[in-house]
Amino acid sequence: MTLHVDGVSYAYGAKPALDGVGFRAERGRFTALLGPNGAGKSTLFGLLSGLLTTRSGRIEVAGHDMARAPRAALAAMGIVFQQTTLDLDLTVRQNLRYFAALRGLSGRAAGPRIDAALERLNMAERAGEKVRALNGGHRRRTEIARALLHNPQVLLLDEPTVGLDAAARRGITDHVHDLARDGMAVLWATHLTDEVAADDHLLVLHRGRVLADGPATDVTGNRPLAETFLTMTSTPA
Ligand SMILES: Nc1ncnc2c1ncn2[C@@H]1O[C@H](COP(=O)(O)OP(=O)(O)OP(=O)(O)O)[C@@H](O)[C@H]1O
Repeated sequence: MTLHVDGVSYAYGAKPALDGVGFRAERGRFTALLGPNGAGKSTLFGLLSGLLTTRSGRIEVAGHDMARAPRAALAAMGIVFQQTTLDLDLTVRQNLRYFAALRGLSGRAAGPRIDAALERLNMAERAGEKVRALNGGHRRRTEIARALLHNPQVLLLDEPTVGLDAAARRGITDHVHDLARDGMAVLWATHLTDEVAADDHLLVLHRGRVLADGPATDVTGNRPLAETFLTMTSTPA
């Protein structure tokens, strides 16, 4: 079960933001979508999450066409946006409970799912704490746990480590790699080359186009990724 994107284009008025973007994010794989500022990552996430729509191209999630069956497509996805959307005055558990209700999960069904999701992100001990009292890394973990509640097959994360220190960044990156190892299709947008592991699948997006698509080691050859990325994105697309 995967995310398929084919020939997707999008423009803000006359200004193109995505130009014929196509790729696959497969089950059990961590797919890193690496692009500098303005590459089109947020626009792509807007289309994948149904906030934006386009007539050019096709997005399919776990076999459901985003244009024809958006509810089924969205139900198969967990999404972590760049900006946090937690209620700071609720506890971790209350935030998850609220979201579970929005997703149509009854209290009885939600409880075990919440416990499992918090456990998975090493957040079980903090379930009763107010989000306001958590550091940035733990807030992010809470958001990722929340995105897993409805057992999605595809997990999308838009620059989820923005504003975190190095240790928290590493923790979150490692946790999400584990989720991919456990069988999820993960699409992780970033502009930071050190978040990409050698065995990740790598997409390089620049000026709305996919410039590279393959195992990270194939894309970089023997060179450091940071160097490859700078070379690719410093020349006009
Ligand atoms: N609402 C908008 N109206 C007009 N142009 C926009 C709008 N949102 C984004 N753009 C433009 O579309 C292009 C892609 O932007 P997008 O935000 O998708 O890139 P990004 O890779 O997410 O960048 P960042 O890392 O800075 O968020 C950029 O040239 C940007 O200026």
